[in-house]
Amino acid sequence: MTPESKIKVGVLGATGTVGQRFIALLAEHPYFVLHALGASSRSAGKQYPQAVLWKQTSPIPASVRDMVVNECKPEFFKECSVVFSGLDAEVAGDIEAAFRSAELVVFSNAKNFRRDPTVPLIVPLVNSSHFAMVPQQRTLHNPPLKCGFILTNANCSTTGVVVPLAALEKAFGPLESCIITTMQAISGAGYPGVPSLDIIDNIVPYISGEEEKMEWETLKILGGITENDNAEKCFDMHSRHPLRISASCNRVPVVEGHTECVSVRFARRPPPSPQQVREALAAYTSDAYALGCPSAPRHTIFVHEEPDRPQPRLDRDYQKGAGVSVGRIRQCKVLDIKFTVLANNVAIGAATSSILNAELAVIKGYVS
Ligand SMILES: NC(=O)C1=CN([C@@H]2O[C@H](COP(=O)(O)OP(=O)(O)OC[C@H]3O[C@@H](n4cnc5c(N)ncnc54)[C@H](OP(=O)(O)O)[C@@H]3O)[C@@H](O)[C@H]2O)C=CC1
Ligand SMILES: N[C@@H](CC(=O)OP(=O)(O)O)C(=O)O
Repeated sequence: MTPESKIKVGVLGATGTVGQRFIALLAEHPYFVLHALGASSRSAGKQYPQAVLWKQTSPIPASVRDMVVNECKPEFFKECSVVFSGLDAEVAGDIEAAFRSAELVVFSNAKNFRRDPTVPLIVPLVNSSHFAMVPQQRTLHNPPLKCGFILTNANCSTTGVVVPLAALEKAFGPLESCIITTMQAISGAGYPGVPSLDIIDNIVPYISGEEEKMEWETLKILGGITENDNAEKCFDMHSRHPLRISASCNRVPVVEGHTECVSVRFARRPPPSPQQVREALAAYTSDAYALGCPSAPRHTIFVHEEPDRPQPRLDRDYQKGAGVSVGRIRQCKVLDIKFTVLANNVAIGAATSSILNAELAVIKGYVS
């Protein structure tokens, strides 16, 4: 695209942890140009550098230094076709719905619409086929929409685990059960997040709502969607996935990168060997990469051979955090196979997923 033909986009929640990532990633993007920023009334009216506590390793991009933060109202984003939302879930629901009604396309990180049967929940390295639900969402909206829709990405821990699960199902058929234990970074709780006195020298074995989200979202993502020619009567296009899944979530003193220990049982007997699993994971390619999304990682899953990897500090920035790392693939004496996953919670677990979804939307013709 030429600079003039790039799609004008806005960021909602532009001052937050995820919002800052959006700004860093969108500062130089081949399809999109940053045009408007939104946050709470505490930030509105201020120039971006005065409104934000910038916590990225790169400086605030020159293109946003003079931009003034607006309230998150569609009237301030009239010239944009797309908004990326890193809004606090307390407010994301009403604000994102208002932007959709105003015919904008909303790519959201917040949990509010993930369970809505008409809203695609897409991990771009896994289920880009769920874009097929967009026309139905537009039709069922009152009044029907021509351009607007909401599309969410998943919870950051869900995102990390569904990538290898999808690769295993593609190679070896359905999974029967899955047990996951997470070790989640502090940045997952936003800024300032977990108090330092709670997390230094400690592990907190509870993250509110996280286990339920992982268990529910995984099934929506891995379940297929069915063709639906009667949207008025049957508006849930999702098929139920039979996987039994149990998650235990923990907060650990790591700044960035969620680590997850995963055990799986396959429906197929005998199950694949650890070596077959290694080869299948390394060979897995996402639609996002195959279709040419500029932000897609070359290696959807990087398979580590070393016995002590992946590790968050060493592996979270590989491929700019856009892929997933898997290691320690071995036999499980209770289920079939166990392994360790690392996903960068603020990159592929959040902003990078939304941007990849937007790139897919452009390539598939849902945004212009
Ligand atoms: N951090 C992570 O790893 C992940 C986060 N998410 C989700 O992404 C979203 C953002 O998370 P995160 O960046 O961590 O959160 P932060 O708390 O860091 O940022 C929240 C943002 O929302 C804005 N905001 C708060 N209240 C309002 C309001 N009333 N009106 C408009 N804007 C408001 C804030 O603006 P202001 O500065 O003006 O207060 C800020 O820009 C959440 O829904 C979260 O659950 C999803 C996956 C991973
Ligand atoms: N709950 C995640 C981050 C998050 O905000 O998740 P969600 O978008 O599902 O609310 C964490 O604490 O690491």
